[in-house]
Amino acid sequence: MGVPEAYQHCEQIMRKQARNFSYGLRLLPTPKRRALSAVYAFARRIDDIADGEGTAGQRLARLTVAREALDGPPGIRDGNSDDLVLIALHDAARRYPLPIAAFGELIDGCAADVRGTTYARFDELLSYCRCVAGSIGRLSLGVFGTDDPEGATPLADALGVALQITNILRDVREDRLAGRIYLPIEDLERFGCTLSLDGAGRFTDPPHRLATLIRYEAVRAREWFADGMRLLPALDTRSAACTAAMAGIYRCLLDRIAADPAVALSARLSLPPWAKAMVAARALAGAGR
Ligand SMILES: CC(C)=CCC/C(C)=C/CC/C(C)=C/COP(=O)(O)OP(=O)(O)O
Repeated sequence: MGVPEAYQHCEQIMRKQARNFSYGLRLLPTPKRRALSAVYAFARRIDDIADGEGTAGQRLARLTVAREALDGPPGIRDGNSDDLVLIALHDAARRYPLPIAAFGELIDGCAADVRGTTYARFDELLSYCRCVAGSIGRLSLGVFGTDDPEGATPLADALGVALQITNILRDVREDRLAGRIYLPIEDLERFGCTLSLDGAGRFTDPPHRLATLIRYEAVRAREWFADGMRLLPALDTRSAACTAAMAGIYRCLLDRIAADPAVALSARLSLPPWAKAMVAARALAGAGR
């Protein structure tokens, strides 16, 4: 299989599965969009292994196999593979300075998920967010390009952290049903919450305590957004538009979660397609100025 087919395959994965991020990625010129679709497809594979079928041992073993592709050959480094995602990623890494080792951090974070790691304090959760989302921010920056890599890298990392905290707040119930708690244990204790569920899958904590907890973490997420959005001036127009659209959609989600934590805690919140398209259109218009 050739490189064009490999990219086509990755773009298909992105279109089908990146229901929030595809709005931003569509704003990129074709070569960058293709490269990021390869990054997305490999990251999706790692995440799907962690969340997928099998015992914890089997999933960890699959993550180890995925990690081997990073250092190959065969794998990303030589593209000598019949795996379309690795072929596309190899080509992307030839064209752009991708920090491939960041995928190793993503795998570390996903392995922590499989092990059911919990986080005693916020700084521990932060390390996890840097692994699973800061890594994607830094890989994205490799594709976008910047004149100031030293200044821009921590900002790309921060934006990834902002998105991940938002994702955690959106998915508190879903994760809890899967046996996972990401919010720092010290914060749960501080607000008198346990995140226990009753037989019908509803939280047993008093709603006002849960709401206070969620709003407290939402304030933190906003601070990370404010930091991460300082990345935009370091990017070219279309990369800035892409980043602003991806961040804008998640920032809207965060506002909805903070406005009504009870709704967010009872079902997965999402924005309708037209709202996401509006955010992307505004991002494109704003980036040109
Ligand atoms: C500089 C820059 C571009 C920074 C951002 C980096 C980035 C896109 C991080 C992804 C973090 C995240 C919440 C992934 C969830 O993906 P998902 O596909 O599971 O999302 P979904 O659950 O909302 O569909």
